Amino acid sequence: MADQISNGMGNLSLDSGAPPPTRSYIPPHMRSKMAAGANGPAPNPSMNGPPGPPGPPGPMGGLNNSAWAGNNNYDARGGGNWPAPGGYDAAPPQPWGNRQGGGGFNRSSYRGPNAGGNVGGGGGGGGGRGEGRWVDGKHIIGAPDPRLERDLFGTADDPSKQHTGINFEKYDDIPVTPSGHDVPEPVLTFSNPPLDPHLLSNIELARYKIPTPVQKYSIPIVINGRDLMACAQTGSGKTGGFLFPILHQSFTQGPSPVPVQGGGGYGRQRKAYPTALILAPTRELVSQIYDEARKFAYRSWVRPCVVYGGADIGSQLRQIERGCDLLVATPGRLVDLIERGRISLCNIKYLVLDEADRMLDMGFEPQIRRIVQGEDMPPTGQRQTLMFSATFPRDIQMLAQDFLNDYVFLSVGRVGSTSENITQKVEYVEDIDKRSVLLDILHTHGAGLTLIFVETKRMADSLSDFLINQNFPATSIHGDRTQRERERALELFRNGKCPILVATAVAARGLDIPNVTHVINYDLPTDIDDYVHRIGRTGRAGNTGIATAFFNRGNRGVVRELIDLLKEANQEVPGFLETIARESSFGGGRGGRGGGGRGRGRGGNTDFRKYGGGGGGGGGGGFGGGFGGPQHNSGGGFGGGYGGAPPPSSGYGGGYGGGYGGSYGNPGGAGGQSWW
Ligand SMILES: Nc1ncnc2c1ncn2[C@@H]1O[C@H](COP(=O)(O)OP(=O)(O)OP(=O)(O)O)[C@@H](O)[C@H]1O
Repeated sequence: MADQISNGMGNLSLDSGAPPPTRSYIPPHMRSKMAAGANGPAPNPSMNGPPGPPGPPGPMGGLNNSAWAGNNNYDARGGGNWPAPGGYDAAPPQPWGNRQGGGGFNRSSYRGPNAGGNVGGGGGGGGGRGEGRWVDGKHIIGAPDPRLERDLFGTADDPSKQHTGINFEKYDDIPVTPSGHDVPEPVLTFSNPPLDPHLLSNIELARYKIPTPVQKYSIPIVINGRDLMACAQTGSGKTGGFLFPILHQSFTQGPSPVPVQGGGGYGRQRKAYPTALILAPTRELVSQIYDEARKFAYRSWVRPCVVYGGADIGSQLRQIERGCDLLVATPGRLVDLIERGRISLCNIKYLVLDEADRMLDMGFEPQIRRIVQGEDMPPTGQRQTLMFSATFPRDIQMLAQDFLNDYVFLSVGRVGSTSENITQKVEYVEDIDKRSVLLDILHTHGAGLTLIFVETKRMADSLSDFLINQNFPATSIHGDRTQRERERALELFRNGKCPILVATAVAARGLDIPNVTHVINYDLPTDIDDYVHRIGRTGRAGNTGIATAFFNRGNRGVVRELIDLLKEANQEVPGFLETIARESSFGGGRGGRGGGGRGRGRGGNTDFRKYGGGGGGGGGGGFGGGFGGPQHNSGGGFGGGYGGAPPPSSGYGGGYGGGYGGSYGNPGGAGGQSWW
């Protein structure tokens, strides 16, 4: 798959016809130089210098000409002179997000899930600093731990924490459309009632003043026992949207009893019985959710826990043994732990699929079905299932029904739209000119972090090497890098020591990195929903940001959806997009690389129950048929022209043509390969 896509990118056949204007201010001599460079061999991408001692945190931003350009001593490969103080070699090899340490767990606080006493009496340990307990039906709040508190919540001016931006209050103007019967009224403030006072004190420590729209609705919906499918703009607080009501319920109701049949396993083979399970597609995202869970569970009886592939399973097992009430996991590693008999899902009361559309797409669906339907998790109706994403194509909504019971659908903002906090620019750039245009942008860029998306791992390496050779402090993240390399790259990016990160889709979803001011789609994805998530790495929590996309005729598979998206978000639509859209409709369109879009269809991301079951049809000439009617239950699996009766007003994407559409490759679950 990787090769296919990679080749596809290198050999896009461009139609003849009058080319739309390229950026004329790039000197021709520079262009040819860059173009030649573009095809050269990639330097060795090894970035694994030995970890140095912790250095002082680098300044945020620092992206200006004087800091970057002309630093000829800079040599990342040799571990040399990065421009930022406390440079590359001195970068602290901190684990991301202080995951395992930070005082969150300690031996003395072990509260074995089989201690039994934590339900209705006896207490089962706990009570270390920063940790509470549940004793005799009462929530005993743990003692404050100032160090841990600072670790978790930062200080008011801490640049490593996301602060709300000037447009945060404008979230209140975003229309929210709930559907389903008897939708509970939203809450307007963080207050008691309905929220648990201890949760409120943690929310206050996080400096959250008012709930975001998705939180206003999700809190009462979940507290009232309903299932939820929530579609809300990137960066608008969906994580709190599921954590707050789950933790509220946990703080007021206490732990569930450990089942008798599962009660064995004293000694070393302890099995954990979490009550909340949060599944997310990438290691980085589960780590981030875990960090958020630790914040809001601070001083409570709830022990959050995180497991993901690519990391030492031994330390994860030890962590589970120390208490695992709220488990955040990638599907592959969770399956592994279930198989080892170390986790039982029979106590699950809350199941969350974050980035739910990704979790239910072709790559993850089998694992999710196995976890949710093939193990001991209580069935729908006996657990609450919550799904969150910024995008919810209707084909995935139909699939999702299997996991939901009488759910409320929540649509926050315009239909599947991007945030207006993000200024979107689309530039016509031929493949051969991309490097040159990128350099031009980077040279003129101001302060802040720049995230550059490419389609393949190979491209991520070669582009970051190229930038490094041009003296730009860049690094990369993709699925072929080790977990340690990925964590390190993100840390360097987050703390501003490497303010340019070249990433594959592995960084597209969910990541909440403060001060990302610019997202560049060097390669546009073949699925417009992926574009929505990628650009959503900027313009978060009411902050503003810029997203630039390089577009050429090789991207015409997404042209119509891109135009719609830009219009929805009140963005400028360049004339060449309209021209290419017209060309595509006359010429039948080619559906783009890898089979075009997902059949998102008009009205995708709204509650499909309102519009009937039709999915995106095969319009636009994508390969293969559209994903139509509700037969997903019968056929099982996708690919090969998934038929169904296309509705008359179906969408324009090409559906799941011929199996894997470009952007839906194998996400690489347990040991699997992926192209991102
Ligand atoms: N009520 C709130 N008040 C202030 N800040 C908030 C609030 N809720 C969330 N935030 C902050 O907003 C940022 C974005 O939140 P979050 O990561 O949950 O967004 P998201 O909707 O899940 O985004 P994505 O779609 O990219 O996953 C985070 O830094 C979070 O701390």
